[in-house]
Amino acid sequence: YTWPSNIDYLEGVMYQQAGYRRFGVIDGVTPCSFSSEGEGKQAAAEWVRTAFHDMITHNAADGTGGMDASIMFEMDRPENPGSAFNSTMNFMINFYNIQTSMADLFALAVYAAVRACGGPRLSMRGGRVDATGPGVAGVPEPTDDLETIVAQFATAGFNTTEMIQMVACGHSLGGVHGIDFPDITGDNSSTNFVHFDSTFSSFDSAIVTDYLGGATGNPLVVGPEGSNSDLLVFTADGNATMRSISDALSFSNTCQAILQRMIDVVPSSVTLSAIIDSIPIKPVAIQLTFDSSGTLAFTGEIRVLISDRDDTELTVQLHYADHDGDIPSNNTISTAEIHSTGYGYDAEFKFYAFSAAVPNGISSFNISVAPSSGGEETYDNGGSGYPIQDNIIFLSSHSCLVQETDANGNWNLTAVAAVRNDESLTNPSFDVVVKTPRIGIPVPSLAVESSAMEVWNTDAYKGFTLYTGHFSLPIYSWSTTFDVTVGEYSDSFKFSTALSGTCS
Ligand code: HEM
Repeated sequence: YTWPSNIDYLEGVMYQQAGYRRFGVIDGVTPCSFSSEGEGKQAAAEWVRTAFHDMITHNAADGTGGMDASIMFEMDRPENPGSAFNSTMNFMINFYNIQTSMADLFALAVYAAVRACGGPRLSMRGGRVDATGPGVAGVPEPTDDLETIVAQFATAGFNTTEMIQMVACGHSLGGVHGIDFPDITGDNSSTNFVHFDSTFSSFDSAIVTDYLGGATGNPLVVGPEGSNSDLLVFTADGNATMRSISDALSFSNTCQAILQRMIDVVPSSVTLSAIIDSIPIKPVAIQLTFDSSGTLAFTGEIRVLISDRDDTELTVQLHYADHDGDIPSNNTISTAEIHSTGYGYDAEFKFYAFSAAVPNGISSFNISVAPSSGGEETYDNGGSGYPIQDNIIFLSSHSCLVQETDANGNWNLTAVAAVRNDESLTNPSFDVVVKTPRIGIPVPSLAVESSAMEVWNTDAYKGFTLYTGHFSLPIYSWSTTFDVTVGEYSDSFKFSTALSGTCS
């Protein structure tokens, strides 16, 4: 891993669940039985089912389909009944942006849901690409015969044993809704929800042991003949696979492996990233700006993984090189610990804030971490330091999102950027990600719209010219991201939601 990376946001969403700088994905599935939509729904189960329905239409032979969020275009198909898919996407949309596809968020949803329910830890990779239209049909239905179901799994690249494993693992959570399957549950009321096993809010082997013990209430086993696909699947090899995963440990290990494979099924055109581990040292909220005396200032925080450290009393410093790559006489920037940690299931972090004048600019920095018990570690981002460009600087203090409708019925987004006075740095642009709603589809399309910025002020800050960019932003798109760019340099991934409502 080197910083910055296009998995930075996803890594944060995965590991920073609670506390300082929380993203809070797990709030949607905590506790495991929870649904924000009330009785008769279970978000953790819906998240797992959504990923399965998206994935299973993969064609391993021609490399199409898989985890590509094409389900968003396929919800009117008889094979995709229920509100689970919409609910999942409506929650995950909070984390959806130009760096993070809905398909990656589906994979993350399985990680979070299984974990929230006490199941095994899955690994996350990033890089899934969202489909732009529907894919082929082919999700198994409870009324299908075994031959059809086996063939659908085989097309997706899973043999009969793997099919049995995947179904048993998935149906450890949740159940069947009477409103969608009244013929199976025998009750079409909106709160009717018949669970697959006796511990629907725990990711465990009760789905297997209830079944092998002859005590199952699983409606896809004991339901009306002709709609009991779990019975057909589980008996496909005479219960051999079910018997092999009946103890807690083999169930957990098997599900870890098969669900990992499930979330990593992607079209052959997609290359997944390496496994996203929690990054030991990560710069966050990095921003150049000008201080009150008009001097260039470097601000931000260093996030330090403390889960695997014995000594977490740390002195964290930055050591930087100026704009030209020279080391200034005092090039050390000290930090102050923020007295609140951030954490998730698999990581805990401390954050160290800094703000320092860098009069001659900055091109890169290294980070030193000194535990109170002694020793000093140096982090140089794989050798060349953490890179920073100081040619174009977004100035949030002068930028704003005015929430008054303009002639187009839109809001006005204004960005101010300081561009270094240099003849090679001309014509900066304001690049806004515009979200466009699509009828009947819960996920908007994203498109970058670039417009020219104009000179606004030439003498506010020595050595820089201020440019301003205005964008008539559809209100639907009020929560978005944007960049300011000049030539090959960009100050990017700024959140509109962080802007003031008035311009100064
Ligand atoms: C033969 C293959 C399968 C069939 C025919 C099937 C069928 C069904 C049906 C009819 C429901 C009830 C949906 C509802 O009422 O909301 C359901 C729920 C569910 N399925 Fe499957 N399923 C299959 C395989 C899988 C697999 C492989 C997974 C995941 C690994 C999975 C995960 C789930 C989950 C978590 C639920 C509960 C959803 C909720 O409670 O909202 N299913 N399945």
